[in-house]
Amino acid sequence: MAYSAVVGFRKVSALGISRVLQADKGSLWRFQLETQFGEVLRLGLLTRNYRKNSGPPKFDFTGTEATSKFDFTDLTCPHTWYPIARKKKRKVILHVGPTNSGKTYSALKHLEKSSSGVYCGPLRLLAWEVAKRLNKANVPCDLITGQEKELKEGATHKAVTVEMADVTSVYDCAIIDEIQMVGCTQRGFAFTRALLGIAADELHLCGDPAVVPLVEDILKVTGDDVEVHTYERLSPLVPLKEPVSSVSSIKTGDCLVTFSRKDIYAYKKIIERAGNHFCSVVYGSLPPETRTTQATRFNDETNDFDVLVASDAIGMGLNLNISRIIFSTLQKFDGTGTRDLTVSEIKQIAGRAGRFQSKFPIGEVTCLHKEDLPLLHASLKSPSPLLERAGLFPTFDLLCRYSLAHPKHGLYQILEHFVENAKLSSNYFISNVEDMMKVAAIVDELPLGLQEKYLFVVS
Ligand SMILES: Nc1ncnc2c1ncn2[C@@H]1O[C@H](COP(=O)(O)OP(=O)(O)OP(=O)(O)O)[C@@H](O)[C@H]1O
Repeated sequence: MAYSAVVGFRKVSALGISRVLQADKGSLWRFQLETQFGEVLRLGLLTRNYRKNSGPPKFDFTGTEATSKFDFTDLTCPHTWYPIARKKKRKVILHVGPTNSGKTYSALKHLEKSSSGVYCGPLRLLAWEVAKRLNKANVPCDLITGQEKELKEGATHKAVTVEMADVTSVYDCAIIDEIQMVGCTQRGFAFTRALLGIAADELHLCGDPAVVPLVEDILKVTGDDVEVHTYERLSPLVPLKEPVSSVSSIKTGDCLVTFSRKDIYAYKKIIERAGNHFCSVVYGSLPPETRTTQATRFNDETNDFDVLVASDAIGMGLNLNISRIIFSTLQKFDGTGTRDLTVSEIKQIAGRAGRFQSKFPIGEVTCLHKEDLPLLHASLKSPSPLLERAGLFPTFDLLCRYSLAHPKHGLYQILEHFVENAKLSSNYFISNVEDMMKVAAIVDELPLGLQEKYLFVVS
């Protein structure tokens, strides 16, 4: 079967999963390049590092007998996986503080002035916002996400979603936004990969102060210089004492936050039926163009869509014209069960109200239900708990080596082996690969190479 027919665009629905798998030539090229670089540099560096770490070499690249002695599951030195970054003594600047304190703004100023650079964000909309901003400032910037690629002629900069970060290029300046997401059980590994692997002279990390000790500890072994810059909120955020108990109290600039698509559309209908407002909607699984259109429409004062109904997809870094955040609930279903929102999640989402220099410089936050108010108020007052560990996932290079030694194993079996046997240092946990393993089970049935399968699984 032609490669493009298999890899170009595929909707998979088996094992109860329905997910669009998409890859483009660019991202495959990047993975190939990463592997080729990895291949050359790995020969030198892995040998050196493993020799250095453990006396006699564990891994001889010349024979299967020696290969079988190599401990593939030893993930205790992930900083050694990124030889290009390790050649640099990076200046790492942590910009930390509450939401809406200008952390990203300051980091972007450095990126804008740099001769080459990359912005890595947790959301497609954030990458899009940064690409737009840099292009407007005459800094040609590509936009690369898991779903799209918009290349600008002569681009010196890239704005990407963090999974797309390229660890084989060298940059003057790089930003990783919402760096506290290293602790995310699903996506943390992509932030860790960017943190350890981006080869930039200056690396700016923006996020919650709760991440500082962990990042400092992780970077002790990289030889980078680390500075911490602390920020204060630029405009007030006021927790209200009263809930919004009736639809007639909804007003222009309100954002109602709820966590299921069904509820988003149900609330939209209720609000619009009352006759005073039209609603834009934003949630994670909306197609990227639609999400952008909806967010832009809400921000545009000249149209009637003056209320937003959204999921926690708005919770990170987005600059929307929100005056008041209204939580419909402080619980969400996270794939396995319903749980309370964490302090950090509540603060992130609430922080979307009253953005500095927006139409509503004073933000308000409340709930639909009175009984949720004590938890909301307590969370907004508390510091986020310190992060203790960052997510990790083996690189393609490691999986490939394991596969060479176990040629009959499909990707599912390989992942299973890593999850069960991985040896980690105390700063890391193995990312939750349940979803990846479901995809691996499907792509194992397809006539694809390990590299394409890996791409599907991590994208
Ligand atoms: N010095 C400044 N001059 C003008 N606008 C600023 C300045 N600092 C921040 N802003 C604006 O204030 C808003 C919030 O800033 P920014 O997004 O950098 O905050 P943040 O701390 O990164 O927030 P979050 O953690 O919520 O992402 C943005 O619209 C930004 O453009």
